[in-house]
Amino acid sequence: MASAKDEYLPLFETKEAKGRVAYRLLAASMLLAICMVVVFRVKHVPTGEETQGRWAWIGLFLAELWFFLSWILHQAVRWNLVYRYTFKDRLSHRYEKELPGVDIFICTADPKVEPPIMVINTVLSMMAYDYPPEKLSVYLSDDGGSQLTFYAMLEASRFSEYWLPFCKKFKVEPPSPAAYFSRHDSHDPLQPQMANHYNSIKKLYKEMENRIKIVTEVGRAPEEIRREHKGFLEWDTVSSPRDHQTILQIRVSSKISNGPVILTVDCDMYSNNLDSVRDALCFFMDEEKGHEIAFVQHPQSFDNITKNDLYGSSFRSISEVELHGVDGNGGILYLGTGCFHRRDTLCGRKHTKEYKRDWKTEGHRIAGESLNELSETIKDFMGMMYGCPVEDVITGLTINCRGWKSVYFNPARKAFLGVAPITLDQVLVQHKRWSEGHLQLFLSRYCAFWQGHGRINTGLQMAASYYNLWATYGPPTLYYAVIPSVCLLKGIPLFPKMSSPWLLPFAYLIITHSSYSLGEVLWCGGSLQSWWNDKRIWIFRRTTSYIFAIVDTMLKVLGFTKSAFVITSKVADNDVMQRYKEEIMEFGTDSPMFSILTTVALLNLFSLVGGMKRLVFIRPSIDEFEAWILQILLCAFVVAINLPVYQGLFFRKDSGNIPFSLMSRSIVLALIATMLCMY
Ligand SMILES: O=c1ccn([C@@H]2O[C@H](COP(=O)(O)OP(=O)(O)O[C@H]3O[C@H](CO)[C@@H](O)[C@H](O)[C@H]3O)[C@@H](O)[C@H]2O)c(=O)[nH]1
Repeated sequence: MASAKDEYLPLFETKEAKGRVAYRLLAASMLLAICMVVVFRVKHVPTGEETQGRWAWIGLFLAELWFFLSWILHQAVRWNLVYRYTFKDRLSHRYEKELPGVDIFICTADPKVEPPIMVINTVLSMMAYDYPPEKLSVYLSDDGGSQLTFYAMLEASRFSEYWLPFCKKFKVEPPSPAAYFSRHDSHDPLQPQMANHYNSIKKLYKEMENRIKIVTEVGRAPEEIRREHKGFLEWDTVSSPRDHQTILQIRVSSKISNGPVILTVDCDMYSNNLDSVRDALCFFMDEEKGHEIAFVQHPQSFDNITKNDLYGSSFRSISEVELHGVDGNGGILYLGTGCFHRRDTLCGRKHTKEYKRDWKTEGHRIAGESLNELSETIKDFMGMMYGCPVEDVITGLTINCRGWKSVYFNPARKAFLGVAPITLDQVLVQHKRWSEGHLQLFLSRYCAFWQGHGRINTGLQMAASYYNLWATYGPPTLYYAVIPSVCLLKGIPLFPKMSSPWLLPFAYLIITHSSYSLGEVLWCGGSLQSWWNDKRIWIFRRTTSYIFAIVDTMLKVLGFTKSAFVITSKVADNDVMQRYKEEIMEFGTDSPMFSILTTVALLNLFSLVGGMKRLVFIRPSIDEFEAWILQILLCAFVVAINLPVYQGLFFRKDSGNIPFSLMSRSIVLALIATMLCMY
């Protein structure tokens, strides 16, 4: 029985980050510098004959205005960082006997890019949570309706009889067999009584892995297994993976649960922390604040990030800083995976002051709620809001707008680890999908400013919109990467002279922004190189993914296309994987996105050469020299960022280089642009 004192101890606590005053002072000083840049642009618009220069100037000013607007929205994700801590011992002490049922939904869609062996590792890891097994149900939703995945699940259910007791007995972490065996081999200091079990379980796992790989290669389960399990008969009537009846197969538990808590995870995100379910319950079951919390979102973390995070896939600043700032506004974005939900909220329930769940007595029912009320709620079923590439974000925002709070929980030991994209093309396509989905959300009635008006606080509206508008930062970035360089060739200066006091706000913004972001990356455990890689990939995403996201959104609005979900591949061939490990950028295909990258890179290279020629051969006056220096530095920065592109174009012989067709096309395009500027 809980003591009276216990009742008053919270199950979680929230702490505000230190250094907020320092950050706010820095932000205020940057705002001042931004205002000075705006004044400079307005006061110095080129007048007279030079109309080309005037338009370039105005364009640059508009681009800067858009950056400043995004900077203002951005403050909502850094202004008030909060960190969450749970007290699982208090939870066990008070609720061990009344812990609620938890349903875990894992989704998969295509066994070619999401191998069944990976999927079942995720399933097995989820089954191993430190939680009463009769209260934990794991469901796999396979949109691809693959019998190969079904076969792998049968294998997994057999293997689980050995794996789960092993995990429970030795508190195995991570509880994904593949991840566990790849991190520990028999040379590791294992607990003495574990050594025997370890070897036999590993052998069983390897045998199962082998069988699944063979079946995946052959494309069909062995006949004796098909005869043994009537479930396979379902596939006899399937016409295609995209068009099939619902196939429902119950496995270990033999009944369908209806747990009040739901965890949604992607099929590549294995559980890395045995305590995550209990952590989440500390939020939902806290007597004081729990009844207003709808979902608990974990960061998306990955176990295949390279040493210097070649493609910036760890989203270090977003996970370790920004999302804590979003949480400081009373809500968090639902990211689709690694998120625990209160089932009611996914079913469309609005939050009311009276809502209180009595976890101790009512199991799946709400205190004071009649059966009729319950069925009304169910009629209003909302579930996931499909039809947009970021259905998860829309769903989360809508839940927040129904009066619920949501929290971001980022424990030191990450709760889930997934597979980050392995090639540049995948990175850009994934980001296009996200930014396109966010833009569609912003343009729809679910927009945070529209839907959230009077329902969520302004900070949360700004934070959500900051991400929703990602795609719109593309055109100004492309403009900044191209026009100043082109103007360098044409002899049109666009920045203040070195000796002008107007240079100060520009220099201040560049220096503070860069040092702050570098400091943050280092503080979050990154390296100088990973900071540079991160800068590069953001520029690549902005100049390609975002531009395509805008174009596709426009085509969709005009009714020419429909959104398609391109699944991120979780596999790659050996060469590609080896290059990824060595942090060599992977091009390899002739994609339209790469056309933009290579043309911009070459144009800047030509402009830098042209600009240097101007300084060295034409011997300008000191006045002219001063006028060019910032523009040349900008051009040099773009060239430095693009070094892997030049390597891919001219110096690499491997199959991950830039294909000849793409190289020739971009050289021709960049040369034409250069000629047009010079003559
Ligand atoms: O028609 C589909 C397409 C995808 N998926 C699954 O959705 C998950 C995410 O797909 P993935 O290609 O891995 O996309 P990511 O970009 O890695 O996913 C992130 O972004 C998505 C929104 O764009 C969210 O839904 C995901 O939860 C989030 O992890 C995977 O488990 C897929 O199997 C389906 O179940 N059905």
